[in-house]
Amino acid sequence: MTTEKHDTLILASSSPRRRELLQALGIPFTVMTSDVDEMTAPELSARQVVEELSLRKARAVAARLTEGIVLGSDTIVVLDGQILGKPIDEADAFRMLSMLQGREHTVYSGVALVDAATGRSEVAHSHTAVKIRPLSEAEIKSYIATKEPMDKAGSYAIQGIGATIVEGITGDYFTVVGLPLCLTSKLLARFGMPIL
Ligand SMILES: Cc1cn([C@H]2C[C@H](O)[C@@H](COP(=O)(O)OP(=O)(O)OP(=O)(O)O)O2)c(=O)[nH]c1=O
Repeated sequence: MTTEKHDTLILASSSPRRRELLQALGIPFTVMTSDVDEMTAPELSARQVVEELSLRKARAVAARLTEGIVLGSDTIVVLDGQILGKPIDEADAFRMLSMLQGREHTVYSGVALVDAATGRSEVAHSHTAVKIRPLSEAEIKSYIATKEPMDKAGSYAIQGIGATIVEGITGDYFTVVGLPLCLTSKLLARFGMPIL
């Protein structure tokens, strides 16, 4: 019997955070980007939105390949049932941080794997509660001036200067940064790519 080589892993993401997090698992992968990003579907729950977007990102890249396991992911911030994605400008970042300050919200991250050769797919999500400390207008403006909030869901980065505004979390840290690693490793194992 011949032993086949593992499929190549392809990360369907332009996010430097996702690249760094996946690198931490120690498996080789290549990066390809897709155009899929936001979607407006008020009838979908937060869980459905991140799972659907993760799948769309993975499928868009898988469609350009004949083989390989493609990983797509998506992250959103949810407060009072309202989805906060990436800010469109500084005023939008100010609006989001004003809403989030002094309160707890939930971050949802989806992970999808698609086998480009067969079309087989699996998708899952995880969520983490995050408490942001009370912030003055001056503090919010000062944080936005660092530019860090501008490409992050909810307009903050827990892994950066944003760590100084996070009072605590309940759940998986990596779900907040943008790629739930425990969940990702479980899905990879199901596609014959165990990490351990
Ligand atoms: C809440 C939070 C989000 N984020 C980031 C993770 C994601 O990159 C981004 C959410 O946007 P996404 O649309 O999930 O991802 P992306 O557009 O950056 O990358 P791609 O679609 O190509 O995979 O917010 C942080 O880096 N830190 C945080 O604390």
